Amino acid sequence: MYFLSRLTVFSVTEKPAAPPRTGARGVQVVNTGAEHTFVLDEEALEQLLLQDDIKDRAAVVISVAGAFRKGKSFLLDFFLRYMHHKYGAGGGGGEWLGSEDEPLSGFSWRGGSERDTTGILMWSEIFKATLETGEKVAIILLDTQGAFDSESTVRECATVFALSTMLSSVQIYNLAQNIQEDDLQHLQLFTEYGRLALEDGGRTPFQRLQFVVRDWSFPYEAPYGAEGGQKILQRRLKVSDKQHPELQSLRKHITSCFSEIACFLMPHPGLKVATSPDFDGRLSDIEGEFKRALLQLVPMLLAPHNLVPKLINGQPVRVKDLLQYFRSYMNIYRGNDLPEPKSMLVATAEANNLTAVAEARDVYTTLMEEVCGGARPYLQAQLLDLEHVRVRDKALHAFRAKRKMGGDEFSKSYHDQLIQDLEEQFQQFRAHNESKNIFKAARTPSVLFAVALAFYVMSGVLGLLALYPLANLCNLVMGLALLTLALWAYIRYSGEMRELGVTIDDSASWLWENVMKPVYQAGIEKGMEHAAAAAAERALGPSTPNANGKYKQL
Ligand SMILES: Nc1nc2c(ncn2[C@@H]2O[C@H](COP(=O)(O)OP(=O)(O)OP(=O)(O)O)[C@@H](O)[C@H]2O)c(=O)[nH]1
Ligand SMILES: [Mg+2]
Repeated sequence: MYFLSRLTVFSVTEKPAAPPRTGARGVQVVNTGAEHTFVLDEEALEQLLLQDDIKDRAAVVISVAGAFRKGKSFLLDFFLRYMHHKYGAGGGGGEWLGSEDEPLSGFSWRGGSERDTTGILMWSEIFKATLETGEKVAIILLDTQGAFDSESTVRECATVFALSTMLSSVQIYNLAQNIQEDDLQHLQLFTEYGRLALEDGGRTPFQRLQFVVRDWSFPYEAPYGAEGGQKILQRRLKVSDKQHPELQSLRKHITSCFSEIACFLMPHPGLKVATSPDFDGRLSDIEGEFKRALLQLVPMLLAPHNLVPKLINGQPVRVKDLLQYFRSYMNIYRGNDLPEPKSMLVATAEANNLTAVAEARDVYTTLMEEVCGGARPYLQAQLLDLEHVRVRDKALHAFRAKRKMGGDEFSKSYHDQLIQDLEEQFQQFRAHNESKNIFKAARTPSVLFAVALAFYVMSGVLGLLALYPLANLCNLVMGLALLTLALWAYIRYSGEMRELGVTIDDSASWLWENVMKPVYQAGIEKGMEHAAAAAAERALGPSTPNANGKYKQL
């Protein structure tokens, strides 16, 4: 598909800048790429937008978007008929809808249940028009890939819809039969995806939104056309205090995104259009009611006094500027900055799992606070480890017990993440617990004091032996140790020079671990040996000398 569209584009770039009407076609400007991505065909776009006669005109961009297989391309081809008639060589007199037996051509459309249009297509003829104000504009038509076909991800559907909404001045939201709540929900999701990319500029981000409801079957409730459409739209977008806040916020969101919203109710075009495999679009096969509706709808959007020039940040956009906007917007959607739009189930399952993770984390924190929180005294390290395992199991049980959408497989990654989080939290509890061990806290001053004391004694002994240089050296070390002790106390008290404090602590720990502890342990072992020997002696009853110097049995 991608290669095919590349070929199409190649043949277009071969053509002269202003293609004659006969060779006009829908040019694939956004292609579907590998792994559900979209690729901009800049070369094709340049060929279309940089034509000398239109590049400096203000752009009017009309796009049709909505679910797949709902007659979007078909409708656009009637737009083309109008455009050729009104803005083409003919000059606009007489009947624009065409003759009864002329097959409908233009953007590719067809019957059947499988999707047809992919990516975004731009009509190769860009029509010139003059507004009532005298401003000269160029009209660009965009056809878009239908949403919700079985090959596209939610992200793809959202991207196409958002891109076409961002780039158009009139976005036509093509719906079948009615405006349903899920249609509004999708509109909200897709426009939010667009608004996110635009980085809120404080203005209404998009211009005109035109709902077109196809196959409207209740003309007795609301008549076909714009008036009936307005009636239905008002009902659907009405915000009232009685509504659930969720429904209210959806409606507020949609109305805040567009500067103008309208709706048009189209009648059913007849069974031939909907079901005949041989239908080629000729008017004779289409119901009169549908044709009458077209005669109202199309000029309502495309007549010179109804054209809406494209504005971005309140500024008119020239045709050549659109090229840069296409590039920038495509880049935003290609990057990883935007969150991934999800299907409703995935988003809900994610929210469920995240809530369960948060609750489990709370269980862990609360129980561990009881064991070794701020006000609790120091707990022996091994006991703390055991408590951690017990509390962690409780927290994991709380996570598993919570009902979540998405199933076990979905929640596995959250489960794993939770275990990792709890381990990290445990490290913090452990460090906090260690800091409560006053013996560890007193290690540095004890070591420094012991060093000072040892060197004081040594200097005394060396002085007795008249080894004065060595004695002086010992005095010096003692002085240094005392100075360091004073410095350490100052650092602890004032909180200044903390790096130096850490170095002193580390050095004291090193001295303790490598010098003092081995000596101390050796001493303890000696003492233990001695005590054990004495105890053994007492147990086995060795004799102790009596007053006569003789040993007496105890
Ligand atoms: N019921 C009904 N069918 C229509 C209407 N308009 C067009 N069709 C038929 O719908 C079929 C699909 O038309 P397309 O224009 O290709 O539809 P599309 O929305 O562009 O489809 P994708 O490109 O696949 O997204 C054709 O067989 C048309 O004859 C309409 O208003 N009502
Ligand atoms: Mg189509």
